[in-house]
Amino acid sequence: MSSVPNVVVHRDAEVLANAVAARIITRLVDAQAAKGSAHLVLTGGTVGIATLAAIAATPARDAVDWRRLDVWWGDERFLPTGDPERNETGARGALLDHVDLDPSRVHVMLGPDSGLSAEESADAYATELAKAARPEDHGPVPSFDVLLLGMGPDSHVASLFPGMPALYDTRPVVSVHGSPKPPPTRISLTLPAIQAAREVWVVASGEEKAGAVRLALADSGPVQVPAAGARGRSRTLFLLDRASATKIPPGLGRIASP
Ligand SMILES: O=C(O)[C@H](O)[C@@H](O)[C@H](O)[C@H](O)COP(=O)(O)O
Repeated sequence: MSSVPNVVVHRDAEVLANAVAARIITRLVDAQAAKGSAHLVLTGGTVGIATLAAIAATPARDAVDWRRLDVWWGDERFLPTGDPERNETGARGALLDHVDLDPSRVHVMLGPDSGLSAEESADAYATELAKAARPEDHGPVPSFDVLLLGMGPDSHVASLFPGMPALYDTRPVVSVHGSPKPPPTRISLTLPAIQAAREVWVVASGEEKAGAVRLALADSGPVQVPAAGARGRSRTLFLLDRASATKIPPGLGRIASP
């Protein structure tokens, strides 16, 4: 069962990143209070990284027990550790290196320096996800408390690009070759893994995303509009700025920032 998206529209990209940061902190604190731990899936992209930097910059970050947080990625560029283009590198610089995480709970998607091929790296990630899944979870991945997704102007999320084979794959993690967004080789969660999350938050800013937002909120097919498949089991949020919300049907978006 997937949830109908709720839309919240913020004034601009800066307010959006700070508002998503505050929302993440609150969600993680609540999850840890309820369950003793939490699972957070990160995304690459400008809004994704800006959100992490906003978390790092707020004193409220200390309300999160970082030692009891499992950090995952929705996708990763298949590049060596430390490469500036890796989503992991951006996340570490923006937040992860500034909080007291348990390194064993930071689950990176391995790059070529591991000696693994992209396919083997995807399989290794699937194994790590399965190990973290519990009987009450919905399948071979944990019930992620928050799964963040940036979205491209073509409505791709993670590294799931319109019409590409990964959108037909039923495995939880796949390698992607020929990505239209460089670099060409990536590792990505698939829609079944994304849809196992308790909450899926799609974050987007800028006029160039407005068309994709409209399609993603409509009943579009997820093969042509991958963001239309970005739905959480209990909650789906589209967290936007005004520029990316210009084409959504009236009545859907709530302007959260005056
Ligand atoms: O590895 C990646 O490139 C991201 O995971 C990708 O899915 C990104 O989130 C979107 O392309 C949005 O990126 P922007 O916010 O920079 O437009």
